[in-house]
Amino acid sequence: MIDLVIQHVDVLSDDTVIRDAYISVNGGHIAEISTEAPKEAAKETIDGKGMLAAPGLVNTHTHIAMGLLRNYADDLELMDWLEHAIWPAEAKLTDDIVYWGTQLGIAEMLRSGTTCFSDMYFFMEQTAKAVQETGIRAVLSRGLAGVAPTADKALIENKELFTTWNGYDDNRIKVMLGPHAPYTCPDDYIRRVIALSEDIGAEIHMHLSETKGEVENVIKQTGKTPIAHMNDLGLFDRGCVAAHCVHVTAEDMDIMREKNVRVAHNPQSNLKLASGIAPVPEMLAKGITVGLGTDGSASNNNADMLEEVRLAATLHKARLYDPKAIPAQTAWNMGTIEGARVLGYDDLGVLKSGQRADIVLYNTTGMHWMPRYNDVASLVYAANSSDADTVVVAGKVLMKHRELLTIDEERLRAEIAKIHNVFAN
Ligand SMILES: N[C@@H](CCSC[C@H]1O[C@@H](n2cnc3c(=O)[nH]cnc32)[C@H](O)[C@@H]1O)C(=O)O
Ligand SMILES: [Zn+2]
Repeated sequence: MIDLVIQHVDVLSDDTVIRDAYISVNGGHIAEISTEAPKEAAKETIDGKGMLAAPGLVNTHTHIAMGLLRNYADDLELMDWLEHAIWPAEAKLTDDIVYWGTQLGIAEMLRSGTTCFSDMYFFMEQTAKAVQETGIRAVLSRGLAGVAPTADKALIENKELFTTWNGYDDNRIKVMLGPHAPYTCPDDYIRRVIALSEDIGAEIHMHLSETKGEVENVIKQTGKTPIAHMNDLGLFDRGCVAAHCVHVTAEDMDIMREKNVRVAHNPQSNLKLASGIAPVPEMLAKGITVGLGTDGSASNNNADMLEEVRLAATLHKARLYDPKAIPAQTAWNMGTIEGARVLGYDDLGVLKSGQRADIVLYNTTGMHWMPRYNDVASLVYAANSSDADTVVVAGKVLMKHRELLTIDEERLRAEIAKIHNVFAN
């Protein structure tokens, strides 16, 4: 018996569409994609008529529980926003609040076609629990701020998170170390993070070169850019995901290419916090791996990856006065297969046999899907994320015809209403 068959579905595989096909899923992986019906019977069958099957979107950088602070403090630049609005509010967080905040973010992501996310936050045991229960895929890192009173404890928590969760359920959950940023992590603390990463074999996820101010301060203190300075400390030797990289020089990019620093590009957050526009076409030209992220929903203000894909495709065109700067297929790949590479999954992000079965069925019956000249262009320039009708992660159906199967939405709404009162007062 095959675990799951999706029948009569159009399948986006690389840049070609296979019409009226069958996707067979076994053991969390795609067994076969064929225009012939599988001979074996299936435990579960989904009818994909009128749908386009595409790889799930990969959110390479977020603080997912921050959906709780959506529309809480807006129209501020990064340091003002963090120091005067977000950090004081985060002081009120508890295990329970972060658990429900994570559920909220996961519900939002599944409903908008995201099947995998990379998170940096605290109370991460709660995040892991919500990921375990809901069935989404995630790479988790405990945010580590060396200047915070929690600095020592946070390192221990990140290590324990790694020991408990890294590799869980055939790598549905992975763990990295999360040094927060150069302005919250003194060199000595970074050295301790690197020593731990070597000790346990964990990769690193860090905010780097996000704002002009950050870069200027690091240059003032060390005479080097944040990328050059972190490279000298040895941060990139074990594998590193760098969020933002808005203000990087040509020399920085050479280091990033040489050390395989993988980039999480968060266009919406960078625009909203007025941080700037990352030189993504330039990074791609150098051969740097770039994926997309939403960042937290307090700086976005949602977790909708299709918006990031669209912005990645359009923003750089206007900056460079070049419509070819990031073509639709490149933007789509950054949202899927390149994002998977950023997170260290080499069998994720494209629908092909042998790949992990993280699949989204988009309803293509809406007016904005007609006519069907080019489905990648439809997804990048025309689709709504609410066209995501059915979502499969690691071979399990998590949303069927817009109904979440692993999340109790009514309960979630009630819990979020309670939490709203904690922050509103
Ligand atoms: N300082 C915390 C842990 C930090 S978690 C990661 C942090 O990143 C913050 N954050 C969210 N978005 C951004 C961003 O764009 N740049 C830098 N930090 C951010 C977020 O508010 C959160 O405090 C402790 O007490 O242990
Ligand atoms: Zn961030």
